[in-house]
Amino acid sequence: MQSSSPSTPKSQNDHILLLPFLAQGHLRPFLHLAHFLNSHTPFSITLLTTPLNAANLRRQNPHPSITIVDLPFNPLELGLPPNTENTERIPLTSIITLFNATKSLEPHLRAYLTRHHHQTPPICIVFDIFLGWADNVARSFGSTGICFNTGGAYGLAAYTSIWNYLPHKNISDDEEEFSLPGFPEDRKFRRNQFHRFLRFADGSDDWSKFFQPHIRLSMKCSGWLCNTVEEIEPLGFEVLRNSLKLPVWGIGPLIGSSSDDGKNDDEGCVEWLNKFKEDSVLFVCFGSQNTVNPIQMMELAKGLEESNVPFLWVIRPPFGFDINDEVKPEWLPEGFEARVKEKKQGKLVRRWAPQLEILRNEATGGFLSHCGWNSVMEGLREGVPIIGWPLAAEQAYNSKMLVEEMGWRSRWRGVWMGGD
Ligand SMILES: O=c1ccn([C@@H]2O[C@H](COP(=O)(O)OP(=O)(O)O[C@H]3O[C@H](CO)[C@@H](O)[C@H](O)[C@H]3O)[C@@H](O)[C@H]2O)c(=O)[nH]1
Repeated sequence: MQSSSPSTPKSQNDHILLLPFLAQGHLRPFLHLAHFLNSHTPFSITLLTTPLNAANLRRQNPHPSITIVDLPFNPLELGLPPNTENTERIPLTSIITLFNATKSLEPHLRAYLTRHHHQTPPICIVFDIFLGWADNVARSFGSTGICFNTGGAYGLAAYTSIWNYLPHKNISDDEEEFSLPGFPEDRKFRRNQFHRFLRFADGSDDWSKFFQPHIRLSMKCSGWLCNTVEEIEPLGFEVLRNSLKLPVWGIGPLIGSSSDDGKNDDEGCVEWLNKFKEDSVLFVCFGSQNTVNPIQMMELAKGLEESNVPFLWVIRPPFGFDINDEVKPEWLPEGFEARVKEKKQGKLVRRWAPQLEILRNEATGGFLSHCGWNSVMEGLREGVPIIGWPLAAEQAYNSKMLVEEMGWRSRWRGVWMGGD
């Protein structure tokens, strides 16, 4: 195991260990949490993750006092492509393999604790909701398990309620409205607002088999942290506290100060934006792992061009294609990229753009987003209006919360457009 910090821990019993899930949208908030705890508590902070993720986090970690430790992880043995330690470069169809592969971290975490904390346990182990087994590990070493949820409180409350109770199982019509256990009766949900994995989940599928036990294990820990602010989603906190019967703290928003992930602005987005007037450009980005389907991609391109609105689009291969492929011209209207470039209307960025810098730029006037929670908070912080196009996970509930709870209480008629 490799450790990045040269500093000696203050003592063995004033440690907090952090254990993120293997996705950009989780690793980054965990790193922000590490920085937060490092500057607001007297404890030594150690973040444990797989070698490639650890190396990536070390590049982003400006605090030498935060220790980043490698936990062994062998993608090939776990049925994953070589060098796959993160959801970012993996086809959505194989993501369940990665979820299941994270269970292989348990013996390595135990070995780490045996080696470094056999006499005095860490004060607590803060683990990701998708790594529920870590609570048992914490208990067996005399430590305390705390679950850190990298999403919002409302989205998480809906997500956990749906996975725990599968309330849509006996609903025959996608349009039929129903309420969720734990939510007030007047908050209605529909099955066509659910991500595909959830819509077909019945307790016996691979996704249910992963999520149900992990969520239940996480619910047995000593407290939950949410990367959000209580004032913006009081209902989410109320539902969570009532159902968990645990302390739930909003400790966000934990957002980076720049797109500090080691990938810089190679494609000159900021320079391009600087040529436009205030609030004139639409930024289109669907986070680190989601993508629309080929028909949606084609229609989105047509719509963007016909709108005549300047746009900056972070583009990836559509759902069903190799995520590592180049974007193919046939996925877009003929001559699209050259034409919008010539007209000085649009810019396509391959895979990754410095989102925070873009949202902060005066020219950015709107954000077409999948409503991943980090994107929601970044958009809110920079005051950029969001057009929600949820694609997976709890994103539909995040957008529902923005419209129905935070915004005017209009009736949410969004349907699941289903990128995957
Ligand atoms: O080109 C890009 C794409 C993304 N980002 C950053 O990457 C993060 C993406 O996070 P998020 O918006 O939350 O999206 P996902 O990566 O899809 O996040 C996963 O994790 C989130 C937190 O748990 C969940 O809310 C989402 O549903 C889940 O898909 C944000 O900080 C973005 O600023 C960039 O800087 N440039």
